Amino acid sequence: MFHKLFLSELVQEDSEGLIQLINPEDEDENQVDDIPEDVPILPIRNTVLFPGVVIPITVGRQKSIKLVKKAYQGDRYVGVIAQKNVQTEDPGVDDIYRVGTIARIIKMLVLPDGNTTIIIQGKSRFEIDSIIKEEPYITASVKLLKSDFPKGNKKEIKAIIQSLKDSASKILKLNPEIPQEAQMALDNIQDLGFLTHFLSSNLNAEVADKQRLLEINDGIKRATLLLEFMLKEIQLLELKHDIQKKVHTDIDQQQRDYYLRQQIKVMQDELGFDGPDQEVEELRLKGEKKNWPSEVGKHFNKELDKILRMNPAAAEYPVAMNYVELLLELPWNEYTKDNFDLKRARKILDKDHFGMEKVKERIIEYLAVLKLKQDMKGPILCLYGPPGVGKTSLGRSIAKALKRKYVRMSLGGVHDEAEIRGHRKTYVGALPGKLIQNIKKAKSSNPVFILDEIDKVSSDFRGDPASALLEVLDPEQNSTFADNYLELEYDLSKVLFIATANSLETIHPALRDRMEIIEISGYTQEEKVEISKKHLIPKQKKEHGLKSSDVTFHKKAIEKVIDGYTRESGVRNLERKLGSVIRHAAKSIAMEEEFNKTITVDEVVKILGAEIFDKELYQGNEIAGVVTGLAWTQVGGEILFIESSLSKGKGKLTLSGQLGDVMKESAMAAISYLRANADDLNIDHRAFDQYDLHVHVPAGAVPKDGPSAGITMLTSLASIYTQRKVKEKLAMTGEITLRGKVLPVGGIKEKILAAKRAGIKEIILSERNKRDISEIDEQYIKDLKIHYVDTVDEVLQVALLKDKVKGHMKFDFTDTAVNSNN
Ligand SMILES: Nc1ncnc2c1ncn2[C@@H]1O[C@H](COP(=O)(O)OP(=O)(O)OP(=O)(O)O)[C@@H](O)[C@H]1O
Repeated sequence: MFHKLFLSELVQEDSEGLIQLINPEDEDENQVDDIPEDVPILPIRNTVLFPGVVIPITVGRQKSIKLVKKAYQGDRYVGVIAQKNVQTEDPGVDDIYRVGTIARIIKMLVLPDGNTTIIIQGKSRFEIDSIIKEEPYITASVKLLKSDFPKGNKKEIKAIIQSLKDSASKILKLNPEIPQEAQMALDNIQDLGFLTHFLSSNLNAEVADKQRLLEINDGIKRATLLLEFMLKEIQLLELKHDIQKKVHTDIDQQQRDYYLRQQIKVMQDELGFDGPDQEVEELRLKGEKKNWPSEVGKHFNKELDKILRMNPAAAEYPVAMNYVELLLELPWNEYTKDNFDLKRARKILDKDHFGMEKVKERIIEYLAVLKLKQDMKGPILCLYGPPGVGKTSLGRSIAKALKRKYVRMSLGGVHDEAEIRGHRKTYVGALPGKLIQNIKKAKSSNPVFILDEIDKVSSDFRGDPASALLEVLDPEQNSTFADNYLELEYDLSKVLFIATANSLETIHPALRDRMEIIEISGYTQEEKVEISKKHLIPKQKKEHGLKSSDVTFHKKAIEKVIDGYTRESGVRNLERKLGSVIRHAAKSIAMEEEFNKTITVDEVVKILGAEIFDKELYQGNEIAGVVTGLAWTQVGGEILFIESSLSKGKGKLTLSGQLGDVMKESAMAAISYLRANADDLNIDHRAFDQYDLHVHVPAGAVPKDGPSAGITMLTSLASIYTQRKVKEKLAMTGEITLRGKVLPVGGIKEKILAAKRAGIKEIILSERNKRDISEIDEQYIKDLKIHYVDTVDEVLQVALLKDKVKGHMKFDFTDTAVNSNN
């Protein structure tokens, strides 16, 4: 609003002094008497002329030039009407509105370039009555229109005037480019009619809207509509203003950031720091030296470009920096050269680990295949066995043998896929997955990578880490491993993965399929002594800064540590306990105390305190129904006792000691077998119905399950129903079928070792477990007598003695029989 007109007015005023605000009192639009009835009609394009208002118009159309020239020479009156469409070049009668304003040409200027400008002043609104002629220009007979503006000092009028002026002032303020004179002109206007026309003329509105204003006869209505238009304009201007302000403040912020960056730079220069630009360029140079795939290089440089555009104080800056640094630190196609000298490899394995001949052999075989095939697309090795038997350290030896880098990632308790695959960078504090982190640590693209405790991976709502691992271990897929953080594919196909596990059951079946399982079983006491002498004690001495001659162990002392202070298949606790003893010696040496250089049994007891474990000892065969079984647990073998007892009743069976379902089924199978063969065993049938049977397996707090207690259970029941003694120092393990067959069971080596520890002399095993025994070093089983059996009959023949136990129970069927028959 305003500015177009005012600007042109000012220009005119400055150069020509032509324009002045007409005193509206003199220009009452209703007081025009000398206006002729027939007037030439001058169509105008962009605006609407209102009575009282003075505007300059440039006349370009030949028709119009002719018209104004003629009029200027005559009474100077023209009927000015807006054309409906700005585009129309030669508007006819239908192209113009019907209502316009009679104007007087105040001045006509013909410029040197031929353009004609007229200054006109609106006089009175009119309506075309009829067209007299259309050529050479439209001439019409017109009817003047009266505006109904109430005169005087009425409150209502005052209020409207004030509202119009306030709104106009607001518009002026929001339009700082409008000259201040406009406000002054506004202040001078007192007449509502003129004010309405003046503001309508200057209103920043469509021609059609202005025309609407012009056509309203009722002055108050006209003013009200004008006010409405003005308020709309105010809203629009305020909105525009806000947006501009925001843009301005953003620019301010940018300037502040720039300033801040400059400050940081100056400070860094003073302190001798490199600015971010320089830092980025250095990273770029480092990047050029990387042997990475070209798309990684491109991605890297793009990220650096992004960083250059960032404000170092912004939160995303360190995130972006960390990311490019990861890209740089990751080894891309950086391989160590393999050493496939298998003899040397064997030597290293032998040097680091005592025993485990079979395992070492299989590892060497595995390496031999790798050597011949020259690629890693073989099955993944999985070392499986109880804790502390050297699975992890064997992995390390393999790396050493191959001259590869070694990294280890523990999967115990991993249940979030993101731990393996990483988080997307957009997360706050996102990191790459453990796999990529470890590769970074390895600094080579082909390390030996230990996946420790692969059996402890679980899955929950946060995704399935096992499936991510599947991808890692699949030679077909792992050349394009996708980490969420890295956003780039990484080639894991040259990595030698070795998994370790304590139990096979809990490994995801699909994962298990991909792996070649190598079992590492526990160690015998003799092996543990050797491992202690050759590895654990020298290692501990070294760690405590002792020379090998500073302290020596008596063999019996080592055995004492093994039997009295550890109960395990592996040697982890043993190593710890030996460490304690050696630490004690180290302390004495350091404090120059007297001490015994040879560690004896007494010394061990003195240093380690009272024995923690009693040997699980064989408990004799004086009670009917007590039989020694052999069990396998995750920490190795154990002996267990099955106890049965009978009491008068109705043939009820109770099982206690936290037995699993499979063990319960073994008990049922044993009873069924005994019932079927009662005659052969001289058992009175009534005993099954008139006595309640209770089977208990101590230690009650430890859950027990598995079918391997079958023959033990059966022997216990046979003993209680016959009251016969069980052979002394005998233990057994084997599954039974209802038809009396004995099936082989697992964990034989661990069980044999446990039996030996407990002082057992004879063992009953299924015939088909013979091959497991053949894998055990003969010297460890030479003093054990092993009975291999096929059927339950054979078990009982070996296990049950002819004699009854001392003070054996006498069955009494009379009362109960009578009772039960009632
Ligand atoms: N046969 C062995 N000869 C020499 N040292 C051994 C032998 N077995 C185990 N060790 C030593 O015992 C310690 C424990 O072994 P390690 O940590 O490898 O056990 P692990 O089987 O991986 O156990 P976990 O299943 O708990 O991870 C190591 O210091 C290792 O060197």
